[in-house]
Amino acid sequence: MAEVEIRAVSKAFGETEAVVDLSLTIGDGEFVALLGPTGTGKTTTLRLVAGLETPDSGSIRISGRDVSSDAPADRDVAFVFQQYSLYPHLTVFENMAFALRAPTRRLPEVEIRTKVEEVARLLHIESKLQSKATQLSGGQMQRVAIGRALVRSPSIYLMDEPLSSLDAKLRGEMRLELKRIQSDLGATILYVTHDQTEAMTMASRIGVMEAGRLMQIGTPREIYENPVNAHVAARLGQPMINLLPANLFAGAPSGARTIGARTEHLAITRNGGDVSATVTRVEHLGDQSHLHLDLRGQPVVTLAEPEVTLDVGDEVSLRLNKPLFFDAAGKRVAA
Ligand SMILES: Nc1ncnc2c1ncn2[C@@H]1O[C@H](COP(=O)(O)OP(=O)(O)OP(=O)(O)O)[C@@H](O)[C@H]1O
Repeated sequence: MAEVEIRAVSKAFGETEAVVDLSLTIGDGEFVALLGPTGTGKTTTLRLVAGLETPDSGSIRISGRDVSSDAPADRDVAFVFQQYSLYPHLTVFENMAFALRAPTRRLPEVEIRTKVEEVARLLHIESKLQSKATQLSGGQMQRVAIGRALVRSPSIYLMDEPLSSLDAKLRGEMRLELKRIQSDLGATILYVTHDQTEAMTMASRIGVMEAGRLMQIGTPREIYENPVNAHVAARLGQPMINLLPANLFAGAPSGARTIGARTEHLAITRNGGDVSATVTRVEHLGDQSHLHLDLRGQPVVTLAEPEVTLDVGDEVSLRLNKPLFFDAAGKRVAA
């Protein structure tokens, strides 16, 4: 494993600036997730590190060595794609061993077998080694795809939404397993997702991207509690942060145009708050409920206790508790 450094890298496709002046260092053994909406340059960043794209400017270093002009095969990276591109006519064993059979490697067969079996155990697919790839379920196929990368012990694993084609239950299981494996192996991972739960639960640091730029990088907690702007604030948190005109409540600092209010920033009472709102919907989700409110024409969504007794049409009263503030450009304003 190794440190990977992306230095001031930019990449445009014609008029589209896919990645703009991006700098990011992924420490040895670190799990960094790039989070952002579609089309913000996450995949392009991975492809630049892998050598599948060439930067217009800037450089990429792996273990201190400038690899910017190296071919993908010479960079010692392993890529796991969203779609598990397995060889259907080969067995699971052969699919995983494939990466180790490159002519330049010349690994003895016994070593290949040991490595494949070890990784298969890690991924709980050891009983499937002799099955054809086509005989597997989606979850098993994705494990094989991840296994193919893991057998190689590269400097860095580049993973592009590897769990997005799995159903919710499998995704939850694989999230835990991937994190366990990463910790056990001390693997360095750069991981692309637009699933905030994946980023929050697996990453040591999250990089939030927007329109080709890295807006902020920090621990999940830093990004959640201390977002630099409204874009970043809206990336984490379920339900999404409520962005409300600052003049709806008294006491906003000067320069603030928008209040960012998450559930924990909103106290809801029957009366006695600062501003009244009307309940427009109560969504019962089992372990929790989403309370939808109309606050002088502004929609507000917040979490409520599952046993909430409020009904559509009820009047409630809101009070803010240390919310976030943003200026006209969406930049954070100190409270
Ligand atoms: N080969 C290409 N040719 C032209 N435009 C491209 C190419 N690859 C990416 N782009 C454009 O660059 C921008 C960034 O794309 P990229 O795939 O990196 O985004 P992303 O954040 O990974 O999105 P998603 O979450 O949908 O995968 C997009 O506007 C995309 O259309």
